Amino acid sequence: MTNPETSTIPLVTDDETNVIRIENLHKSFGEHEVLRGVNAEVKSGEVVCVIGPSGSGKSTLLRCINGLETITSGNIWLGGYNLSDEKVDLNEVRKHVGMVFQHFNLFPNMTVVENITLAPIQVKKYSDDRARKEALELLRRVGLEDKADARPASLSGGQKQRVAIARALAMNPEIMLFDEATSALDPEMVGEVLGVIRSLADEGMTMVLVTHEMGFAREVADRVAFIDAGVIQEHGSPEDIFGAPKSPRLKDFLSKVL
Ligand SMILES: Nc1ncnc2c1ncn2[C@@H]1O[C@H](COP(=O)(O)OP(=O)(O)OP(=O)(O)O)[C@@H](O)[C@H]1O
Repeated sequence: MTNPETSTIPLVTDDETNVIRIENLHKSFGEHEVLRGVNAEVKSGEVVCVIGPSGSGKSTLLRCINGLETITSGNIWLGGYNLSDEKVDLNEVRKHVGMVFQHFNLFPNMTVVENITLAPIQVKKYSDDRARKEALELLRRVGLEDKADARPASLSGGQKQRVAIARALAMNPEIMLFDEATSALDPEMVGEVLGVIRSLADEGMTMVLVTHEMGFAREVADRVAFIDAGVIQEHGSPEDIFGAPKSPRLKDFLSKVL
């Protein structure tokens, strides 16, 4: 069914279809094989935290899910759309996926509200008034309604990241991907960003989060996936992953980060 307002075709997310399905995904940069056969499924409304050592392929995996990297082989389905299928319009599918990066990526010469309204106006063809109204509502959700007309440079790191989350939400994504969203923040700002992410989890947003915050993963994740050397070595509930890890690699990793 096509939404007449946005011409975006909804992702298929019934009980039969995992909203994200990854099958034998390989990704190489030149000779360097970074992902070496990743298989994974994410259900609608599920929160999956991806943990693993530096360089293990976590960011690359997220970028493949969002179609930001071309994959070397394998398949990724988003709500029934195979990203490798030439007939699938990647830009169209990408509208369903919001992405939040470590380094905010806000436009410095635009105000906070202009950063948020840019894509809805340009991509969804919203009127300026409608886009601003929705942006102000999103700013209220992330606790920044008083910063609408500020420039990013005047905000703290935690505030910038909350704007980046509001900007991603402005496209009404069904899936949110977070790539170490708190890694660039001072410790006192981590909590305010995690609070926003936690509220999205409570609202039933499907999310995949690459995170170094093990306490947060333990608290918020429905499932935790441990990736090492380009392969998901183990996945399970936070209780299993943190309380009863099986693989020696995961035990070794946890002994260093916990
Ligand atoms: N565009 C690229 N070109 C070449 N190599 C890349 C590129 N992107 C990533 N890599 C390499 O792929 C490997 C995995 O990188 P990736 O950023 O996915 O790891 P990560 O698990 O997210 O690490 P970290 O926790 O340090 O962010 C690294 O060796 C990295 O140098």
